Amino acid sequence: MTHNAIQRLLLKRFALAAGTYALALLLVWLAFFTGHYNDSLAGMVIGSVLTVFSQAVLFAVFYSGTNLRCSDPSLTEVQILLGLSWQSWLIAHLDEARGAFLVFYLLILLFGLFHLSRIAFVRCALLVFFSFSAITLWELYHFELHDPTQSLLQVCVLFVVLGWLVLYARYVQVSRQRMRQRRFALQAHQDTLRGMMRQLEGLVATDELTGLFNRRHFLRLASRELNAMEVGVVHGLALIDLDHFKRINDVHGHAAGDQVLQAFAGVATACLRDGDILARYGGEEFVVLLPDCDAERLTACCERLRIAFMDVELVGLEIAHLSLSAGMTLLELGHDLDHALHRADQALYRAKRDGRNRCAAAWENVDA
Ligand SMILES: Nc1nc2c(ncn2[C@@H]2O[C@H](COP(=O)(O)OP(=O)(O)OP(=O)(O)O)[C@@H](O)[C@H]2O)c(=O)[nH]1
Repeated sequence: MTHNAIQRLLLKRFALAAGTYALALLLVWLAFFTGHYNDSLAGMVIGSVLTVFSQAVLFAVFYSGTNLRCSDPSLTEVQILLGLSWQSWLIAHLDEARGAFLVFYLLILLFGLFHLSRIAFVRCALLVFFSFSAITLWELYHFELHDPTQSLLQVCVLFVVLGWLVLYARYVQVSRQRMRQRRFALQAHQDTLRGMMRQLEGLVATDELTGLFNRRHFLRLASRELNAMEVGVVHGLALIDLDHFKRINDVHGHAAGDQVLQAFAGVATACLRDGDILARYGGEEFVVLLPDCDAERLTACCERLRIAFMDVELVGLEIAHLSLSAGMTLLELGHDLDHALHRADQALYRAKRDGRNRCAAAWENVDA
């Protein structure tokens, strides 16, 4: 979750708590007008103003982001302790109607059920129990209790309900912990799967011997380039075939042939720019797509490659007269990839027919 999303969530939670305060204040005023709240009108007004003020301060803390500097940015314990203090203040001023208002203690504690640590929750529950018991004892001591047995019953009920809440909070915490662990495990599995998918995609797209893209992946990439082509942009396409490769295999062995293919891949990669697409088209044939290119640049690139391959150094191998032939063409917007490959193949055929070790072009149908 992003930083802003967390802050928005905390503000929403604060709004919920503030709404509960508003409702509670309404009920307190109702208790006051029905004669169950023992305080003067001035005391009521001051108490209400202070309650609203305490919420305004909390709002300012959340709104300014000051809460983010605290170890618990949700300020759950602070808010609960504040709520419990106001509630105890309210209880202390109520007559026998306080029994009905006891439920607010539980409402306040419910806010901490999911967010307070176990120790903090027990601390809050103890505060509730001791403050209510203290109020009851104080009134008992001053003979202000109208019905001491009813008050004793209230203390006992509160004790039992608080005990149950503490146990339930523990259960909730353990369940959340377990769910968090499961989520982490699931995330780890997803990461592993994503990594395996990436490896698999790499394997499916790569030629094992040379490490270049394979034909299928080249066709996919070239089609994508063609679809994304803009008006006036031209791409260069070349089919490259190593000359007399069968002879290399026959004379030096298949492993030597493999080494030559790998050497070509290395030389060609070094000759190309980032963004050029080189792939093994099959056997000893390679294909290269040069995006945003013209006839001159394509020819220069293929010639550079041809000359570099002639000088390639093979470790532990002495092969005389290494050479390649290339068939070149250009691709424009609206051109068909298959047709372009066919044109390049015809040009390659001409290069072979005319004596190999050369680059031939098929610019037909292209305005370049
Ligand atoms: N070592 C090795 N040889 C391969 C591989 N794939 C294809 N070949 C061989 O490449 C040779 C291609 O021979 P040809 O198609 O006759 O072509 P060439 O001998 O290069 O003759 P020209 O293309 O006309 O110059 C065949 O002998 C294939 O067995 C490979 O992965 N490794």
